[in-house]
Amino acid sequence: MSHQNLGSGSHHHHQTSSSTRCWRNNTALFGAIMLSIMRAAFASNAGHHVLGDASTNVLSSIPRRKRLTIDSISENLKTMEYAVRGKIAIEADRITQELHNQRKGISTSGVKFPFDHIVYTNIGNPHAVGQKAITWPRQVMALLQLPDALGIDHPNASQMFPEDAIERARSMKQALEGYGIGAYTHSKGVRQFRMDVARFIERRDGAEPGSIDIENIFLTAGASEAIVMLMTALIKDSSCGIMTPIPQYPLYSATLDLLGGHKVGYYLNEESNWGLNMEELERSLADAEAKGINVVGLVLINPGNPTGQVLSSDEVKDVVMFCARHNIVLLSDEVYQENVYREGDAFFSCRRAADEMGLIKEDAIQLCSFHSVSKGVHGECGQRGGYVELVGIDEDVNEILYKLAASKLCSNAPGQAMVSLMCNGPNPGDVSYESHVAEKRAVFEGLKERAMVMSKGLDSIPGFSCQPATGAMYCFPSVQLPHGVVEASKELGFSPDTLYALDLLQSTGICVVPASGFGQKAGRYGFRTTFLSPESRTVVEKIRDHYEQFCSKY
Ligand SMILES: Cc1ncc(COP(=O)(O)O)c(C=O)c1O
Repeated sequence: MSHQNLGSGSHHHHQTSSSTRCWRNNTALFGAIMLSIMRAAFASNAGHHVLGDASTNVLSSIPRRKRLTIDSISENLKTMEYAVRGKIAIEADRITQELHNQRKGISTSGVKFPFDHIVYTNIGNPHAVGQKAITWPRQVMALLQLPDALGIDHPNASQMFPEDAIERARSMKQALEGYGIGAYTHSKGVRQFRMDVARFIERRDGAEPGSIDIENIFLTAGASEAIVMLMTALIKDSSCGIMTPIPQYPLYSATLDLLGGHKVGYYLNEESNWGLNMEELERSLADAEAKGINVVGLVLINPGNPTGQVLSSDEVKDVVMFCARHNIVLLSDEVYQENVYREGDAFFSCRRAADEMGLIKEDAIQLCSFHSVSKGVHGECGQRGGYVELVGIDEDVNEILYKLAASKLCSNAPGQAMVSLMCNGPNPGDVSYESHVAEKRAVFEGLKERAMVMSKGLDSIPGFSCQPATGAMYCFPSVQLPHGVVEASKELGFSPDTLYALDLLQSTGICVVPASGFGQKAGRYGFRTTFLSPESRTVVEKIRDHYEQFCSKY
């Protein structure tokens, strides 16, 4: 309808006779069209409720096909697997809800479970299984969240908070450019917090103070965000692939699925406590290249997840040199760097290895190292704090990564603050120093003890074999499964260790992750469990008893 037709007054009246005729004709035509649309709609929507008002006409002409369906959704997203929150974890959540309903008396299922709660050992989430937050960082975080008048400037602040927490919060608030924690930050993260990271790495690796440029550090929402960022940049097209350990932390395989890159697996050697074998790295690379895959990156997870091993400095140097020689970007996942339990072992970073071999000075290595507040002794998974440090990455690539970070504005400021506090705790002489160190030590000792109890305990079960967990937060035993299980699982359409894990869950309430979710040699079966839960000792005994019953059932 033209603008003129909407007008009123003499111009409109002047046209009356011809336009009325035309309108009548149009009305008749319009009516006929609408009638036929309605008939058609009624026929195709037989059984649907048809409203009696005019809007029905429009509504009924709208197609009832969904644009977003399971068939139209991204194929990559659909095939992406993420075992840690897979079938078993979903069933565990369902049982938790059912137990809750039973306690409230609102369950009608009549199902009885031989346990009253689920022990979640499926995910490295320490606070979810009872670990308490370390006090001092939380005091500073609380002051960062509070308005100044109720926190750092409150007349009674020093009765509620230690002096060093107040001082630190004050300086962090200044670093947040005076806006505080509620404002967007620099897209790479708050400058002073990045400085805390830089000085932390220098101290850790014995690097020259001031040698790390904060422009090469990005603060991210957990290490996960940084990992996905780098992988997004690396996978240029579907010919690209990234070498990942088998078994591996499934974020890597999931992200490769999503980005449409190739998963180029290299096997860790279970017999030598999940050690690295350089021949295996060469084999994996050669096989991939023979298939026409453009291998652009290699993931190293040290200490290992799900395997819990800690690499020696020589092993780390070998991998770094391998990547330098083959011009491959090294993605070094070092989120468990504080979790090293065996006397004589020490965490040795890829950066340090590259530095000691002169590769950094020569600009002969491209390295991205990831760290997180989720693990170590803080275990602050929910704060979502992490970082990546880039070494030997071209400036124009850095700028593109900065653009990517900027497109998401910034990572969460509390997470950034937590990274700063992890990297720069209270100093010797500060009022909180002694208690802070003591709290961290207590958490560490607990982890260390449970690592031993659990890996030794699992290894002692006939039919099980478990390498010592010398690092990280996991045991990854192999479990011999009766032939009947293999047959039964085939019929059910899932892996034998999924069937085992499901039975374990339903019989004992213990939630583990089937080993197949991380990748393993054909014919090997097992699972991953964390040793975070204070119930770890009883967990082992329950697993032992259940395994006997499970085997006799099949
Ligand atoms: C090896 C490894 N890398 C990265 C992450 C991600 O940690 P976040 O994103 O919480 O920092 C995890 C979490 O479990 C992990 O095990």
